[in-house]
Amino acid sequence: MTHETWGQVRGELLKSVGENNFSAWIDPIVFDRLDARTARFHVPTNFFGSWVSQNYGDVILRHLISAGVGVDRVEFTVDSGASRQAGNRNVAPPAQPVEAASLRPVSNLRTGTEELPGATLNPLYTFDNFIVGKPNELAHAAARRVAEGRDVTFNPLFLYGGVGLGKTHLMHAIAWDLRARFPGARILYLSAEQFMYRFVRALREQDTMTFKQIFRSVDVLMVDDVQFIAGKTSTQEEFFHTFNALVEEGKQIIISGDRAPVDMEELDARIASRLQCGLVVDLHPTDYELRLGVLQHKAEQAMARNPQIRMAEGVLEFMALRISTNIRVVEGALIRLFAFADLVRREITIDLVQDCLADILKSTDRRVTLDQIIKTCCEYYKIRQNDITGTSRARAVARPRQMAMYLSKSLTSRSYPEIARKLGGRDHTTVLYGVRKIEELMAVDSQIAEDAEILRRMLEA
Ligand SMILES: Nc1ncnc2c1ncn2[C@@H]1O[C@H](COP(=O)(O)OP(=O)(O)OP(=O)(O)O)[C@@H](O)[C@H]1O
Repeated sequence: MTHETWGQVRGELLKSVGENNFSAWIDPIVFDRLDARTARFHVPTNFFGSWVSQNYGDVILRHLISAGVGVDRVEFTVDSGASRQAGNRNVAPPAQPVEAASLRPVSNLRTGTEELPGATLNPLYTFDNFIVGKPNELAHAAARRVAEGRDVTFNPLFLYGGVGLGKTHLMHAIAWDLRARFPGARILYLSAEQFMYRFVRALREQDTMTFKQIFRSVDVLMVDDVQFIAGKTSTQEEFFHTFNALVEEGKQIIISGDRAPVDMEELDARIASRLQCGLVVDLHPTDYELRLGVLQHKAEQAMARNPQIRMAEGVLEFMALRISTNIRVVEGALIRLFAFADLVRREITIDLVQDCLADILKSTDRRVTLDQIIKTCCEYYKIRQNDITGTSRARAVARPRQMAMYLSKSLTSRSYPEIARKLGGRDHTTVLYGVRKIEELMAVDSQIAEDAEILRRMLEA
């Protein structure tokens, strides 16, 4: 095949995958050579290669064949130059074949003679993109350990936690890492729901043997949202047998759920106790610092993509304090904010955030009053109410007063003059200054950031 033929095939691919997919996934791949009926391409990163192979391997192959190329496989290899530019995302050494696609339908991961029936992995759910903080450090460390693929020391690894705290992200990150390290390994990631559907289909088609064979021949089994099969008797039963067979073989199993195994009431007791046998780690609700870390990371990426966007100081701190729910909500808020700022072509300021995210912010605007804020700050800092509303400029009093100003501005919709009146009739510019001061300090002084987080929790409790 010549580069010219590839040029023609690209034209066909553009038509069949659409412009967006083409520019994201096909355009960056570079034809290298055809040998032994394998068309070889260079890709910038391992992730990229896996993604293209899984999602476009088939279609590329079909178009090559239609163009008269004598080919049975396509293979993607990381180009070392390109991978250097792509930063540290690659965990495998460069110039290693990422994954090959052949004529058979490409599913999640194909190996040997049959393909594995897994779910597609999200290329953004990697360890590089996972921000570690106190609430998730243990889960992250355990995931990293499993992703090294050394001896199976804890089996299964059970990750649990509330909605949007990163369970799926961590599981995908493990799968990406393992795939890059062990390209031949049979790694199967799927949701418990998919497990059930596969099983039900096998029952319907009276082909449970194939089902068993596939599931019991994997090297690593990852099942997300296991709570889904709680109460589904025959699926649980099958899951239990699969689980036991793999454990006996010393194969690694990674499971996630929304609660600890013991708290899943409808889960078969035998399964619950099996799940307890390995390492059970939970992802705690996020704290201020973790939310801020995620926001900074995502904002940096968004601003790199769209350099025109400007953001005032303190915006991310404000969001981290105000948007207290799960990371999915934090992320969604930021995406909306960037889209809005892009549309109105304005700098992102706290005012803009308040406009654009009014609905999300309202959930924390509920009952908190200025009186409560003052009272809570006094209790927390162990000072008297008269002091906080008084005139003393001593640090022991002035800082809590500024914190009260900051919390009043962040947790209520009161104006600067209203807050000024409540805090001893000060000038509203003093409040403005106080709020800014705390915002600045929060970025550099973790104690102040923690104080703000604790106070917010106390106020919202
Ligand atoms: N520590 C983190 N760093 C960066 N992004 C994160 C982190 N934790 C979660 N996210 C992001 O938040 C979103 C939700 O995460 P994920 O889907 O993994 O949550 P989950 O715990 O599986 O939730 P659910 O139970 O609803 O499925 C994803 O976009 C994910 O990338």
